[in-house]
Amino acid sequence: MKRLVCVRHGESEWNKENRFTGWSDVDLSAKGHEEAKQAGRTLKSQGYTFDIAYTSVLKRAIHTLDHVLDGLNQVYLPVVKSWKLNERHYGALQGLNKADTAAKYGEKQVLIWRRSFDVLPPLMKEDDPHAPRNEAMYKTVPADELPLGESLKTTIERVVPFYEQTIKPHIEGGENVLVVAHGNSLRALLKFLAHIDDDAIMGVNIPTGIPLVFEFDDDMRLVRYFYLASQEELNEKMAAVANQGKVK
Ligand SMILES: O=C(O)[C@@H](CO)OP(=O)(O)O
Repeated sequence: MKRLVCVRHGESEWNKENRFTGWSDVDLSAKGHEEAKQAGRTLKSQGYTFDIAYTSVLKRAIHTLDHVLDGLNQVYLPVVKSWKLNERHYGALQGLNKADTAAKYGEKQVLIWRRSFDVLPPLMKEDDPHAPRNEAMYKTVPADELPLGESLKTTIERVVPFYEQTIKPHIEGGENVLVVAHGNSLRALLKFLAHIDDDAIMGVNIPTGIPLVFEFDDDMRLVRYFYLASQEELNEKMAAVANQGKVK
């Protein structure tokens, strides 16, 4: 059985404040640090070990991975960081409060922005100092590859090739791979791996800090996938993510 384990970072400061985050490089909240440590303890207690880890270049994911590796006593592991695993870029919505945005534009519009398959958010301006092309951390990436806003569809267009070309060969080779990423970059990967259609993916919300295990047969066909949490905890955490887009 070949295996991939994914973890969404723990709660971030902007998750806590209910703000669209995307590529804004905010850190974990105190609760997020705890969730990340708990993910490490869960994996350790269930006997998981890894050979290589992948994460984004955003600190909420990197710090989550640090906690998970610490919990596993595998801090020595090779870690690859790539912007291709970043959260979906939320364009000009980044920084806005989700409930206030729902009050202004309606919950339906916010749901479309958050969960539709191919609707782009309003784009960030090219000369915005926070546009990735103007930020030092992306200086080695050609500007035309860097987004000003992404839909789930365009997020899939960068996450899936990275998975296929860089991550999958390790799984095929029998290594245990850990990916720590984000709500929407993991939705992109889950949609691809589990063949979830464009409508059904709208209802999928990834909880923070819960390991998601994918098992494949020898031909890399997905056999099953499951979270390492009780159904009750999952329901509660998934509903909390879904409800972020409601008027408060
Ligand atoms: O704001 C974001 O970047 C994401 C993840 O936190 O939010 P959403 O669940 O609204 O896609």
